[in-house]
Amino acid sequence: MAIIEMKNLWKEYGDQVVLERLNARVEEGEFVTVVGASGCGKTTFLKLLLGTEQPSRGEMLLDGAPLPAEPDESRGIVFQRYSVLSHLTALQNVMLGGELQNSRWLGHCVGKTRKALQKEARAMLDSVGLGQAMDKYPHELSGGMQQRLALAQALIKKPRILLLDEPFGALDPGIRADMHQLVLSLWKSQKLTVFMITHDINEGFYLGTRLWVFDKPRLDPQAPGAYGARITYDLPVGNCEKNTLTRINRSVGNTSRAINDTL
Ligand SMILES: Nc1ncnc2c1ncn2[C@@H]1O[C@H](COP(=O)(O)OP(=O)(O)OP(=O)(O)O)[C@@H](O)[C@H]1O
Repeated sequence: MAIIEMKNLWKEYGDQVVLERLNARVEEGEFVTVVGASGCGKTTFLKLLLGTEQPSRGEMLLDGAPLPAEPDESRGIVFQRYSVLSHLTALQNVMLGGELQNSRWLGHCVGKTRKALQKEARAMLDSVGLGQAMDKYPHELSGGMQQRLALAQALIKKPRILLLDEPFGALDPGIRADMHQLVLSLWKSQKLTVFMITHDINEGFYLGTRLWVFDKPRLDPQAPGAYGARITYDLPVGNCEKNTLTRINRSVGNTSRAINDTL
């Protein structure tokens, strides 16, 4: 059974259709990278997967049942920035999810529960390469280290699905390459199913096992919100013809320009 399945999924905000007629099945363990014109609904799609937004029509299924209407520990998310809390140390940031889960009213744990949580958080920080920076605050960490911390925070609750919204967009190329290796190794070791948005189609091809292009096949300049984006390409990576990349770049570029012209 597919871990995620979309059946005729639509998302509208008032008169604006953002996503329309999405149909796809994703098996456990796939790494889906998502590219598309700016503003065409990629983050909205991740929010539907996370459960902070609900479909306007159609279904989003998790293990064949409607996806829970609120975020839970089955899905973890990392944004491009601001995923971590500035007033907590790296260790406290990673422990936070567990503390809130175990002690909803107090907001922090004590005794054995706290010790166990601390041990788990330390191991998670070690696994993302932050073993030496546990007591530092986010502003004392580099951009790459902050994203490592955000990954540790997202993974501490052992999600089956990891959602990444341009997590490396703000990083320098060298640091990005390190982060690619980290994400690939976490994906394999933790047997994750990953959905990752990127603006960089080469990154999408390099990291993913499957690449989705979100694009608007129909665009009315007089009514920019009339039509939504669809999955216009669904490519098993490593198995597509030579000119596909050029074609995707061209069509996404055209949509970007058209969306910007209508703003
Ligand atoms: N809560 C909301 N209420 C109303 N409109 C929204 C809301 N969230 C997103 N939108 C609109 O939905 C459209 C898609 O936004 P979204 O952030 O999903 O695009 P995106 O593809 O992720 O863009 P980018 O690549 O620039 O991050 C935009 O026109 C945006 O203004």
